[in-house]
Amino acid sequence: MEGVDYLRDERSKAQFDVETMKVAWAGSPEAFLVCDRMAKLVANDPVFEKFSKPMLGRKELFKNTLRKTAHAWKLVNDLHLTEEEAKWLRHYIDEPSYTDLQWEMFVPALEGQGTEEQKKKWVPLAKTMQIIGTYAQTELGHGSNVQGLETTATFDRQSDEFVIHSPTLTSSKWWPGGLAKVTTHAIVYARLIIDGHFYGVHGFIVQLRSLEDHSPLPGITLGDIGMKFGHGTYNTMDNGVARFDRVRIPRDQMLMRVSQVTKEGKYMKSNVPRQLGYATMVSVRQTIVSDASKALSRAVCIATRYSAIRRQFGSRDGGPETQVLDYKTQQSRLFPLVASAFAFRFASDWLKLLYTDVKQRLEVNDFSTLPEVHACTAGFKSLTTAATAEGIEECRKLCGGHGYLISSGLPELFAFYVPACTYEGENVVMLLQVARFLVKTVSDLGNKQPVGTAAYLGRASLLVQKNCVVQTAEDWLNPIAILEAFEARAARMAVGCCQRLAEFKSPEEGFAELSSDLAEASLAHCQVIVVSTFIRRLQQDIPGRGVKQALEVLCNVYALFLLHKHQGDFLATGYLTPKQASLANDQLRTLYSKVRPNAIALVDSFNHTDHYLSSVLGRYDGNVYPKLYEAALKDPLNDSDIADGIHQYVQPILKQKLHSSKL
Ligand SMILES: CCCCCCCC/C=C\C/C=C/C(=O)SCCNC(=O)CCNC(=O)[C@H](O)C(C)(C)COP(=O)(O)OP(=O)(O)OC[C@H]1O[C@@H](n2cnc3c(N)ncnc32)[C@H](O)[C@@H]1OP(=O)(O)O
Ligand SMILES: Cc1cc2nc3c(=O)[nH]c(=O)nc-3n(C[C@H](O)[C@H](O)[C@H](O)COP(=O)(O)OP(=O)(O)OC[C@H]3O[C@@H](n4cnc5c(N)ncnc54)[C@H](O)[C@@H]3O)c2cc1C
Repeated sequence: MEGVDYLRDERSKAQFDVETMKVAWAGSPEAFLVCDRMAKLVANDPVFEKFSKPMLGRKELFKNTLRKTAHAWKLVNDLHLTEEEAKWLRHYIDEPSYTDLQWEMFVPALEGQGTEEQKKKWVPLAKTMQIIGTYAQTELGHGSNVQGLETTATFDRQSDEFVIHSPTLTSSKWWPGGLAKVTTHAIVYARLIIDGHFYGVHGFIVQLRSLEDHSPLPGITLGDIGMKFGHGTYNTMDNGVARFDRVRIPRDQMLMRVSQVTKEGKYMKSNVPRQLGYATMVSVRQTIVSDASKALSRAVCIATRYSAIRRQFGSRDGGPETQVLDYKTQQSRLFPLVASAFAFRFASDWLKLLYTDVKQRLEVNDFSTLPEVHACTAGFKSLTTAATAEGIEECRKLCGGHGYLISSGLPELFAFYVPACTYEGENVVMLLQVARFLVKTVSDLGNKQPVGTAAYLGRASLLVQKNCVVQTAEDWLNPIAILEAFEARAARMAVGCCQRLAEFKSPEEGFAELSSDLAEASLAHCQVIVVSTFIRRLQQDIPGRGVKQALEVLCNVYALFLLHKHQGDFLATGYLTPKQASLANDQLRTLYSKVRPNAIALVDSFNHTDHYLSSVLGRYDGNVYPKLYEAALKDPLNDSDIADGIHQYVQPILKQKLHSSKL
C-alpha cells in the first residue's frame, strides 16, 4: 500500500460525520462557509503561491509580501468582501504583513480610544487604506512595562500642539510591524507632559510619512530592526525603529476617550478607568487565542497524517511494518495536542462572546467586568500560546527527521508562531496579571461573592477541605469529578499563595518573592476555565453522527492529560491520592484507543487546504514520499551535479599532496 491508500483506509474508519464536525470546529454553518470560501480563494490563486518563499532573500521576501497584500486588497474591493471575510483572507494568505497591524491594532486603537469626533475623522481613512497605521508602543528599553516608556509628548499651549520627542536611545520605538517601510501613520504611546508635570502614558496619532512620495516626514528617523528568527516567516514583515526629534502634531491627535487636554492645557480625566488605554491589547489578546487553535490544528494535522503513513518496525514475515500512529508513545504525545486544538477553539469562541459583551458595556461606560475580562484574555493568551508553541515543536519531533525539513511546513510554522509567547504581553508578565486578579478575589472573599469565571473561588473554603471521590478509572469520565479536581487544585493553590503572602512585610514584597508560585496558580486557574468551557460546550446541542461522542472523548483527553502532566500540583495540594492520579492515567490510555480510529477524520475536520498547510508530510492525499523527493529535487543545490565552489574549495583538498608525517 502507498500513503494515498493508508489515508483512504484511515478515513473509512471514522466513527463520526466529518462534514458536521467541520461545522462544529468552525463555530457555525455560516462561519464554515466563509472560512471554506476564503481558504479556497487563496489556495486557487497563483499570486498566493508560497512554496518558493524559503529560497527568497530578505528584500524579495518583503516585496513579495507587498505584492500579495496589494492583490488581496484588490480582491477585497473587487469581490466586496466583508471585514470578516477579509480577515480570513489575510489569515489564509499566511504571511505576516503590515495589514495585520492596520486591522488588528491601528483600527481597534482608533475605535477604542478615540472620541466620537476622532473616530469619525480617522476610522474611515484607515478602513479604506488611505492611511496605513501601526501600533507604536514598545521601545528599545521597555516593552512589558508600559508605564516605563520614555517617549515624551509635551503640550505647547502657544501653538496648540504636542511635541513628540525621543529623548534617549532607549526611547526609540522598536518592533512595531510595518513601521520600517510601509506605514504612513502610527499610534505612538508617549508620556504626556504639561507645564513640566507628567500625566502618564497616552496614545497619539502621528503621521510618519508623506502621503505624496512616502518619504519620512522631517524630524522622523525610520528603519528596519533586522532579520528575525526563522527565514521566510516574520521576515516578510518590516518591524521597525522610529526616533522623533521634536515632531509637532495638532492637539486633537491625542486619543482622548480616556482623558483630554484642553486648549488651555488643562488635563481632564473622563470617568473611564485609565486601563481603557490598554483596551487594544485586550482586543488583540483575544484574537491571539483564536489564532493559537488555528496554528496548533495546522501542526497536528501534519503530524497526524504523516504518523498514519510512516511505518517503523513490527514487520513479521515480510508483512507491513507498524504505523507509527499505533505506538502508544506517539498517541500520548499527539492526541492531547489534537484535543488541545479543540479546547482552544472552544475557549476562543467563548472568549469572543465575553469580549463582545465587555465591548458593549464599555460603550455605555459600564466597566464592572473589565478586570475579569483582562485576567481572562491575559491568562488565555499566555496558556494557549505557550502550549501551541510547545505543541508545534512536539509535532516536528513526532515527524522524525523529515519534520526538520522546511518542506514539512513545521520549522517555518514554529518560527512564525513562537513570538506569540512574547508579543502582546510577555506570557509570564500576563500570568502575573492574572495573579493580581486572583489575589484580590481571594482576599475579598469575606466581603464579596466572586462571579463569572472566578465563581468557583466562592466555594474555596469547601474546596480546600474536600477530597476526590474517584474510585475507578471509569469515574474519571464524569465531568463533575474532572471539574471539581481542577477547581480544588486551583483554589488550593490560590488560597495557599494568599496565606503565604500575608507572612511578608508588604504585599509587594510577598508578590515579588512568590511570583513563580503565583504564576503557577494563575495557570491552574486558567485551566479551570478552559476545561469548564469545553465541558459546557458539550452540554449544548451538537448535531451529526458521532460528533458529540468524538468531542466528549477529546474533552476527557484534554482534561486528563493536563491532570497527568500537572499531577504534582494535584497531589501536593492534597486533593488527589496517588492511586486516583494513577487511575486517571489508566483512563487516559483507554481514551487514546478511542481517538485512534478517528484520528485522521478529526484533523480533516479542520478543513485545512494543502496550500495553507504548505507541508509535504501533511498532504490531504497522503502522497508523501514521491512529493518529498520531488520537493528535494527543486532545491537550488540540485540545479547541477557539480555545485558552485566544488572546483575552487573541495577539489584542491582532494588533490593535495600530503607529507608522509600527516598521513
Ligand atoms: C489575522 C490574525 C492576526 C492576529 C494578531 C495579529 C498580531 C500581530 C502581531 C504582532 C503585533 C504585536 C503587537 C504588540 O506586541 S503591541 C505591544 C504589546 N505590549 C504589551 O502587551 C505590554 C504588556 N504590558 C502591559 O500590558 C502593562 O504594562 C501591564 C499590564 C503589564 C502593567 O500595567 P501597569 O499599568 O503598569 O500596572 P499595573 O500592573 O499596576 O496595573 C494597574 C491595574 O490595571 C489593570 N490592568 C492592566 N492591564 C489592563 C488591561 N489591559 N485592561 C484592564 N485592566 C488592566 C491591572 O490588573 C491592575 O489592576 P489592579 O490590580 O486592580 O490595580
Ligand atoms: C514579532 C514581534 C512583533 C511585535 N510587534 C509589536 C508592535 O507591533 N508594536 C509594539 O508596540 N510592540 C511590538 N512587539 C514588542 C512586544 O510587545 C514586546 O516585545 C513584548 O511586550 C515583551 O516586552 P519586552 O520585549 O520588553 O520583554 P521584557 O519585559 O524585557 O521580557 C524579558 C524577560 O523579563 C521577564 N519580565 C519582565 N517583566 C517582569 C516582571 N514584572 N516580573 C517577572 N518577570 C518579568 C519576562 O518574563 C521575560 O522573561 C513585537 C514583538 C515581537 C517579538
